[in-house]
Amino acid sequence: MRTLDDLLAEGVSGRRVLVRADLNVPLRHTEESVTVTDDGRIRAVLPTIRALAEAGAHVVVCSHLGRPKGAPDPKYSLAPVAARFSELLGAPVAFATDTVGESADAVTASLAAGEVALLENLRFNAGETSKDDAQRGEFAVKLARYGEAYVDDAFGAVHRKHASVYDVPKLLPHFAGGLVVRELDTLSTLTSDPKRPYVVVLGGAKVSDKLGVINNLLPKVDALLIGGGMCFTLLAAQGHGVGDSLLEADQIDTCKQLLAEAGAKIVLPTDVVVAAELSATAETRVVGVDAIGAGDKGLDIGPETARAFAGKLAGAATVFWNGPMGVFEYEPFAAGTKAVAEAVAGAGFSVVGGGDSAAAVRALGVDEASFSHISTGGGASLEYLEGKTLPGVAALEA
Ligand SMILES: Nc1ncnc2c1ncn2[C@@H]1O[C@H](COP(=O)(O)OP(=O)(O)O)[C@@H](O)[C@H]1O
Ligand SMILES: O=C(OP(=O)(O)O)[C@H](O)COP(=O)(O)O
Repeated sequence: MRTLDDLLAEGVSGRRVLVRADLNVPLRHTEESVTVTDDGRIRAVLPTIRALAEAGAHVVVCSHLGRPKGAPDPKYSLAPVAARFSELLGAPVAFATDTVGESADAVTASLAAGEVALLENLRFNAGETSKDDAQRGEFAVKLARYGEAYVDDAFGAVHRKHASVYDVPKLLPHFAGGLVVRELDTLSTLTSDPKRPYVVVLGGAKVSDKLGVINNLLPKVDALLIGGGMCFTLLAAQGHGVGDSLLEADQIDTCKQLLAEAGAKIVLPTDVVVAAELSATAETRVVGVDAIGAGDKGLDIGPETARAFAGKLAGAATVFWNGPMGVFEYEPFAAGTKAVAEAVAGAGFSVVGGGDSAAAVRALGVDEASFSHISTGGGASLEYLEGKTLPGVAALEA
């Protein structure tokens, strides 16, 4: 795989370089403004952007944000991200209000050497995520016009077979950015010969993405602790009522089979924090998992579960954690995530991965330095640990 260093050695002065970044950061929308609530992913890609700009490249950055449905949707605009990006870079970031249209053409054409532009959300275009190779390919051709070379530093998206990570590198000389190289180096230590006990903690909200991961991880780990929105489909498979909690009803049978095969390796919550609604002032109750009421939403693991998870983690030599244990963004549902974050940080070799998980560590005031590695990718790390070929990595290697 050729890297950013190889590209810099070739020389980029006066050349247009298209950089795929993962600027999918959490935002807070109020009536007056939209702000970035955690800028970790922007900071993570700055060294690559700076290196290219300082070497005299015309730097065109592209990224997705959230999951819009293949058409422009102002809620998912990267404009607020461009503003924060510019502050952190300490230089202007020219923002194109479309991804491959008139605005992008004009903004990229007027970039001087050493200047940086950001294109609007890739996922405003159906071609970006299409399963149809031709449709993706067509969009990739339009995007590739903005670079003479392509750098992928979007580690959080390398597990996606999307135009900007999978098809564009087929069209341009392609290089892995410093972040992608560092992430893969660190994660490889978890797959080669992890010190045992090796414990994985899973949570978060991308339930359908991550249920499939469990099966592949089970043979590799000593224990799998599951909280967050993830756990309710498994609890339902055990026969518990889960009220109004996140549930993938069509996955219940798969989960039954999984639980039967996993035995004691899968550890599920014994209690949860529930509320009738998700809000910062919600009235909460702690209930056993056999007592979740019909109108209850399970929004955090309970204190007994947090203690049990911390106990398992205290004895672990290697830990990988992805996905908050609850809706940590609201104070009444943050305690489980904080307890788990602190317990993970205490393990011998500890890796936390995922945009929201990394944001949770910072928001809850857990010392970042106490983790061995904080990865910018949750799903990407998990698929790597499963042993899957990541489309974005395969494209860089080709
Ligand atoms: N019980 C729950 N119900 C609904 N959402 C949850 C629950 N627990 C955690 N979440 C949400 O999961 C989100 C993060 O999920 P995910 O994107 O899978 O994690 P990551 O970005 O770290 O990979 C957070 O915004 C959090 O509020
Ligand atoms: O946030 C991301 O992944 P993560 O939540 O697994 O860390 C990446 O930006 C990928 O986003 P996607 O899962 O919508 O493709």
